[in-house]
Amino acid sequence: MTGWAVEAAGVEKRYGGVTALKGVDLRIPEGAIHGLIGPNGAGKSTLFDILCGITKPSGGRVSVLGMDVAALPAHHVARRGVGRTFQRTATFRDSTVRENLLFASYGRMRHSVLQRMARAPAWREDMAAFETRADAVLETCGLAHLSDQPAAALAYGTQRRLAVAVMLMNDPKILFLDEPVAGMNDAETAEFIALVRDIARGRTIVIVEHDMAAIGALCSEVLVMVDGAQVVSDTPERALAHPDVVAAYLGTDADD
Ligand SMILES: Nc1ncnc2c1ncn2[C@@H]1O[C@H](COP(=O)(O)OP(=O)(O)OP(=O)(O)O)[C@@H](O)[C@H]1O
Repeated sequence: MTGWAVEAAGVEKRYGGVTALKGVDLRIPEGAIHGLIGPNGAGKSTLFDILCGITKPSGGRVSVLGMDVAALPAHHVARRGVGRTFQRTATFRDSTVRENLLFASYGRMRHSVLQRMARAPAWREDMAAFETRADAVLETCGLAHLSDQPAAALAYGTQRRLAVAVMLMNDPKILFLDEPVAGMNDAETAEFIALVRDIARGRTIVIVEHDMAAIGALCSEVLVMVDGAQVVSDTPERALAHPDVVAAYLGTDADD
């Protein structure tokens, strides 16, 4: 490894006549909590999707955890330590909190269908490992007391924590959080910030977020994007005071 969790250079993305990214450079050190901010339509989600291997760039180079993510199918990238949450929570609403975590593990099963049907030792070992991991993740995410609740019954902020918990089941080395505190009340936001700090140990975290207080509380550095291009990369405090950033946000609603 190079010491960089993300190394991206000259990343471009075109959708027909729309140029969503115009040659973005980004380097994120391993273990950092890094922010990605900018007004609506700046290209943040597009860059996020490219870093996770979900969207392929039209140009440039992208290395995440040493992988050329542009050349790999998204599920390979996910299996090799890259986790992603989405703006909308994507959990199984009728299943319990614990079931949601166990479903997330099934991609890591080592046993075969036949072994499962026979309740073979390989099946029992996998299930025991998933249950142990689920207990630890539920504890970390403050969800242990809710493990038998259906996901649909959880408060909004708790559902967002469940989305993180689902991702942690696969022990990702880098997490991409897309507007994680959007729609949360102050108490939920404070809890979520504490959770991110907690799970950041031994991981790299990248956050797209419009809530600048959350960005300031969490991130060592932010990349500010405007209209598909990077404007500045610096500490949150210095970046938000930068005249080009102030100008870019003027007339836009930064809290939406
Ligand atoms: N699949 C697509 N097809 C066509 N245009 C797209 C597509 N995805 C994004 N775009 C365009 O690319 C530009 C960047 O969009 P993107 O969603 O990446 O911005 P963003 O910074 O994440 O915005 P927001 O803060 O509103 O989520 C926008 O002009 C958008 O309309």
